[in-house]
Amino acid sequence: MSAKSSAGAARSGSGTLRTARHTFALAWRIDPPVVGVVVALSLAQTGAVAATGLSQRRVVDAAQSAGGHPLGALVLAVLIGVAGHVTAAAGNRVRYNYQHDLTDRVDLEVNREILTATASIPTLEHLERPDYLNRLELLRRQTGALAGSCWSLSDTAIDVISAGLSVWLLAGVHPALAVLALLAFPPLWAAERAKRSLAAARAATAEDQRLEDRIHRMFLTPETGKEIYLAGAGAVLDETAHAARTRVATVVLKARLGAIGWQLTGWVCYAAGFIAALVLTTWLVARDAASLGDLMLVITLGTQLRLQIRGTVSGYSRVAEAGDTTGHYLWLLAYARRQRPTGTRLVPHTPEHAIQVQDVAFTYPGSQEPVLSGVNLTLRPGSTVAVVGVNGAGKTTLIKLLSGMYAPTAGRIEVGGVPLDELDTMAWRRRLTGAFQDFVRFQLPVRHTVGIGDPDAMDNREEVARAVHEAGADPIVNRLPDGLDTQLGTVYGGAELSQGQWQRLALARALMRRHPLLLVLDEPTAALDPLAEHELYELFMRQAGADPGRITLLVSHRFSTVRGADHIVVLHGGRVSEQGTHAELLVAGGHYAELYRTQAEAYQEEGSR
Ligand SMILES: Nc1ncnc2c1ncn2[C@@H]1O[C@H](COP(=O)(O)OP(=O)(O)OP(=O)(O)O)[C@@H](O)[C@H]1O
Repeated sequence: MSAKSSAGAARSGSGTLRTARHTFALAWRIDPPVVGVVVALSLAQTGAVAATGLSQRRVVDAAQSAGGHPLGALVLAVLIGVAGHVTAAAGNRVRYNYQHDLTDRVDLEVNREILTATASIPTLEHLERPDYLNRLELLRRQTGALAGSCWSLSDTAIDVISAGLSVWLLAGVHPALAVLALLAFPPLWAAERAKRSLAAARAATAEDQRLEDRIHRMFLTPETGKEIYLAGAGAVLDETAHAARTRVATVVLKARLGAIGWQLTGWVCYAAGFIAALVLTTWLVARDAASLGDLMLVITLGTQLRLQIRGTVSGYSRVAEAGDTTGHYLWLLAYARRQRPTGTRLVPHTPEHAIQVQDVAFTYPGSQEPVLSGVNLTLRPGSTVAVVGVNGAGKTTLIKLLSGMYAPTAGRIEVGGVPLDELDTMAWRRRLTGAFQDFVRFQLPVRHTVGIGDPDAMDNREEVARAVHEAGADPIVNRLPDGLDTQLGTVYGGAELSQGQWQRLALARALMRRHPLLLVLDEPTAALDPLAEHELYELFMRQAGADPGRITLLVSHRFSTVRGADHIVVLHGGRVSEQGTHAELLVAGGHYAELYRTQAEAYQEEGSR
C-alpha cells in the first residue's frame, strides 16, 4: 500500500470512527434505555460462543469419563451452555431488532443534519456543481449505512472478541489450530476488495443514477408531464432513463459478480483449513493426546469461528460502506462549514444605503466564459432601476449577484458601504424580496403559499390578506372553497390554479415584506395580461416612491414598463453598455433607443392592423 493510500485509509478509518461516535450519540439522545439494552446484550454476546463450546466439552468428557464427574459441576456446565446458547440465539434477535429500529430513527436525524447543512450554505453555486450533486446523491442513497455505522462497528468488535476467545480455546487443544485464525484474512481481504470495487462502481455511475432519478421525477410532476405529453417525448425520455438505468445496472452487476468471485475464493481457503483442523484433532484423539470433548470443542468452535469470521467480514464490509458514505458526509459538513457565512455586520437602515457594484465579474461554476465583466453600478434607495438587454445578456445573473445567491468572481458589491459578504446573511435575506419568471408553485394552503414570502409573518392572516389584496389576487382567493385556507395543488388533492393565478400569488408572496431594502422583479408578470401587468407595475412604482429605503430592481422586456423606471441599465454581452433615464437614453441614440423604437414600431404596426 502506498504512503498516500495508507494515509487515505487512516483518514477514512478515523472518519468512520468519528461518524460511529456521532451516530451512537444520536441514538443515545433518541432512546437511552434501548441503547442500554443493546450495549448489555452486545457485551453478553462476546462470551456466548466460548461458553457454549466449553460447556459441550465438559459434558462430553463427563459422559466418557469412567470415574464420572460430580453432578453439581455437570449441571453448572449444562446451565452455562444453555445460557450461552440462549444469549447467542434469542439475545441476538432482540439486539438486531432494537438496532434496526434505532438505525431507522438515527437515519431520520442524519437526513435532517444533511438538510440543515445544505440549507446553511449561503449561496446557490453548489447546486450547479456536479461534484457536489454527485456526492449528495450518493449520500442520500446511503444514509442507512451511515446511521447504522455505530452498530456495524460494535457488531464487528463483538465478532472479533468472540473469535479471539475461540482461537484461544482452540490453541489450548493444539497450537497449530490457532492457524485457523489466519485463514480469516483471505475472506476479509476478499470482502474489502469486493467493497472497494462496488463503491467505485457506484461512484462511477452517480451521474447516470441522477439522470434516471430526474427523468423519473419529470414524469411525476404535472408541469413537466404536460410538455412531455405534448411533444410525445415520453418514449424518448423513457428510453434515456432506461439506458441510464441499464448502464448503472451493468456496471454494478459486473462489480457484484467480481465481488462474489473474490469472496468465494476467500471462503474456500477457510473450508480447507477447517477440514485440516478436524483431521489433526481426530489424529490427536487417536493418540490420546486430546479427548473426545476436545474434538467436540473443535467442531463447535470451528463451525462458530466460520460464523464469527463471516460476521466480522460482513460487519467490516458495513463499516467500510459506512466509511465510504462517511467520506461524503464529512465532505458535505466541511463544505457547509467552509461556506458558512462569516458576515456579522448589520444591514444599514439609513436612507443613504445605496448598493454599489464595483468592477464586478462573474463566471458560472464549471464554465470558462465570464457572463458579466467590469460591471459598475449605483442603485439608490427610493428608486426603481430597470435592467434591459437581449436574451442571455446577463440580467438574471446580475440579480442573482445583487441578492447574494452567487458571489462575484471578481470585484465587490457593497450595501451602504458594507461589503455584501460581511453582512449577516439571515438579516440580509430578511431585507430581500422579489418574484421571478420561473416562480415556485408552493403546493400549500393559500395563506402559506403567500405567507412564506415573509416567514416571520407567515401566520399573520391580516398581513397575508393585505399582500393578496395588493397583488390583486382577491378574486382568485375569494373563488376558492376555503379562501386563504384552501389547499393548493393537485398533488395533495387541492385546488389547481392557472399559470397567471399562480403568478399573482407569487407576486403576493413578494409583497409580504413591508419594507424590503431590495425588491427584485425578474419578469414576474409574463403570465399576466398586459393590463394586469401595467396595474401591478404602477403599484410597485407607487410603493417604491412611498418607501424611501427601498431599491426596486426590475427586469422586463416590455419597454412600456421599463420607461417608467428612475434609472435604466442596458446590459450587452455581460457589460453595462449604457445607463441613464429613459429620456437620456433616447437622446443618446444607442442600443436602448434602437430596441425601444423597434418595439414601439412593432406595437404600432400591430395596432394599425
Ligand atoms: N446556471 C448557469 N450555468 C452556466 N451558465 C449559465 C447559467 N445560467 C445562465 N447562464 C449563462 O449566462 C448567460 C446569461 O444568462 P442570464 O440568465 O443572466 O441572461 P438574461 O439576460 O437574464 O437572459 P433572458 O432575457 O433570456 O432571461 C447566458 O449566456 C447563459 O447561458
